[in-house]
Amino acid sequence: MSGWEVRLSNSRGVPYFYNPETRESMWEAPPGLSQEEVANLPGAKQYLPGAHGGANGERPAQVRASHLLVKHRGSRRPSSWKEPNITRSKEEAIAMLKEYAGQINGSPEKFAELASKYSDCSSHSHGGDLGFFKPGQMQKPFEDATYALKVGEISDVVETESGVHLILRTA
Ligand SMILES: O=C(O)CN(Cc1ccccc1)C(=O)c1nc(-c2ccccc2)[nH]c1C(=O)O
Repeated sequence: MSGWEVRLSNSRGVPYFYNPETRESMWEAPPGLSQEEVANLPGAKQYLPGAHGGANGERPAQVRASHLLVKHRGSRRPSSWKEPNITRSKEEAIAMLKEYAGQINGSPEKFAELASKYSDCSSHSHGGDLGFFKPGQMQKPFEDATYALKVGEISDVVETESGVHLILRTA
């Protein structure tokens, strides 16, 4: 038994590896563990990419996600902590998101880092983490896109009245 387990970072809403015996923690899987050993660590099925909510495909009662929001002049509230008056076009906002997606390259830690810097949502201060939400709590396109993701997956560009988003499902 390696002593390692998978936990979810509360401040960033992304998984990390922790060993209570040695008190070591790391963002990536500890070296020396096979893929199968990682997949069988305590917490892995709940928090690592590829996990999915519930059995036989029903919509789990709640999910957790982080997002990177880029607003544009058509956003319902074209203002944010970063920019009091947002005038960019939707096309420009989408191009920015695609650039960020390339830099993130599937890494939950990189996602949190870029969301902190560039997201126009107040959740930027938590690495984009929105916490848990249930059906009916978020704008429908956002909810549907999140439920369509497996845990650990990042969406394509998702459009809502708030702007355009990248979404990382974390639970
Ligand atoms: O759409 C609006 O009229 C204003 N909003 C809604 C809002 C404003 C503050 C906090 C949370 C939501 C936003 O524009 C907004 N939407 C979001 C949002 C959208 C989808 C999922 C999660 C957050 N964040 C923000 C924000 O400023 O921080």
